[in-house]
Amino acid sequence: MAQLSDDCFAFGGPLMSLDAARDMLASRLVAVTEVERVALDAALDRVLAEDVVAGVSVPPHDNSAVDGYAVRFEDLSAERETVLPIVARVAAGDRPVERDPAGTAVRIFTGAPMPAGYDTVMMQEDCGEREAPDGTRAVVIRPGIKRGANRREAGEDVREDSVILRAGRRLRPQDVGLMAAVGLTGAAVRRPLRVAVVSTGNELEEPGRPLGPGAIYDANRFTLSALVRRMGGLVTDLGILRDDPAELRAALERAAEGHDLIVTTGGVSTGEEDHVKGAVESLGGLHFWRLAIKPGRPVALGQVQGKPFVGLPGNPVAAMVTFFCLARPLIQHLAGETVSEPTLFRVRADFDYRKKEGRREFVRVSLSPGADGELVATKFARDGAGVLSSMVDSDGLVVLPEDVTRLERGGMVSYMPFSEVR
Ligand SMILES: Nc1nc2c(c(=O)[nH]1)N[C@H]1C(S)=C(S)[C@@H](COP(=O)(O)OP(=O)(O)OC[C@H]3O[C@@H](n4cnc5c(N)ncnc54)[C@H](O)[C@@H]3O)O[C@H]1N2
Ligand code: MOO
Repeated sequence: MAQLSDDCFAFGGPLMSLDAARDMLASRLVAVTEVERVALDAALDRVLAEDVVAGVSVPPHDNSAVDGYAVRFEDLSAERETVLPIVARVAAGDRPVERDPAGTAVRIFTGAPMPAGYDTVMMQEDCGEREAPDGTRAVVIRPGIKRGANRREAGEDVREDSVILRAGRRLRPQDVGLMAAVGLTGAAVRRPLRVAVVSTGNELEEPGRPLGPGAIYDANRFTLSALVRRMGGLVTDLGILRDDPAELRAALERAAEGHDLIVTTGGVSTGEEDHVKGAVESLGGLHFWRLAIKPGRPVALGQVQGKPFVGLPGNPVAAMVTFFCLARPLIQHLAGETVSEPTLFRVRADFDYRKKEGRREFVRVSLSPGADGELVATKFARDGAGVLSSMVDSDGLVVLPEDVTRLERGGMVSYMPFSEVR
């Protein structure tokens, strides 16, 4: 269970670095999801609960990589053509041929088991076949082939008893295929994390309803629910909660039942109308973090009746960026998934930028091809943490580290595509 004790980074205190926040999550959170078995056709995108060990080698037997002729390398002349009688034929799925290999060739096809004693396969395009006066056929081989050519060795893909997939991996199509390749029919996976998603704020209106004075439509609940689902979570949409202490308290208490995590958006800054923090505090414990990032400084973490709680800021871009930075690893820990660092790519910036030292900044950019095949990042024109269309019109985020204070146009920067955090 989440144990987020001692708030040494209370509001007004120093900003907390993202690395420190993530280290804290790593040291205090464990997987809360039980293990279940699923068939392979239901395993995609699930988190493996146990290492997977291969019970057989792949391929199980030496076999031919091409259509051609299996020969013994030692029978081939290095200077002249070699002519060898064709004494057998073996296709994929046939039992291995067993006979004395000396001075002979076997007609063989891709995937067919190598006959015992033969070590090399001539591709059919590289040799000829001729008929002898007695009606038998022979293969004519030009010099130049290497020993062992076109032979695939048993176990060259997977060795029997080796670990092919590690616990904590979210299964990709090729992972499911590899389990099938070693003869498995299913996998031990974690049950999906059950996540309650809530928006808070008196100004929020449900899409589809008329918009009253001072109201805006709730966007974050939909963005965050979609992000959680992309991570394999089972979302319960708990709707919009008003900035009312009693209502918030009752709803959060209900949300704690039957969920592994509660995610809220809005109401975590300092305002008098921000009641989420108080409600969480009264139901468990709250630890408010001011992260040294931009956008997305205020984040609340805590427990509601023993269940982990993460309160993301209300500004839609800040909600997404804090999700990527903090909620994402938090969900991975709870779901039993290995926490993955997004891969950053080096791209050229076509903008100047000034920033404060000590803060990691995420700049919304779109990518386009530049000279010499390199990629150029163009900054979205508006910076506001409330401009959600900036995320729609961007391809990803340029990540400017804490120690950087200025970026000159043309400099190389680290770029995180949205596909890395989905
Ligand atoms: N005095 C201070 N004011 C603010 C600070 C601060 O440090 N001192 N921090 C600012 C920052 S940074 C952010 S981010 C926001 C975070 O505030 P809250 O999490 O309390 O969010 P709200 O005040 O509820 O809303 C902020 C903004 O976002 C809109 N919003 C909220 N929820 C949604 C939603 N579900 N869908 C779309 N838009 C939403 C809301 O209407 C506000 O405009 O606080 C700053 N203030
Ligand atoms: O979290 Mo706030 O968005 O930095 O404006």
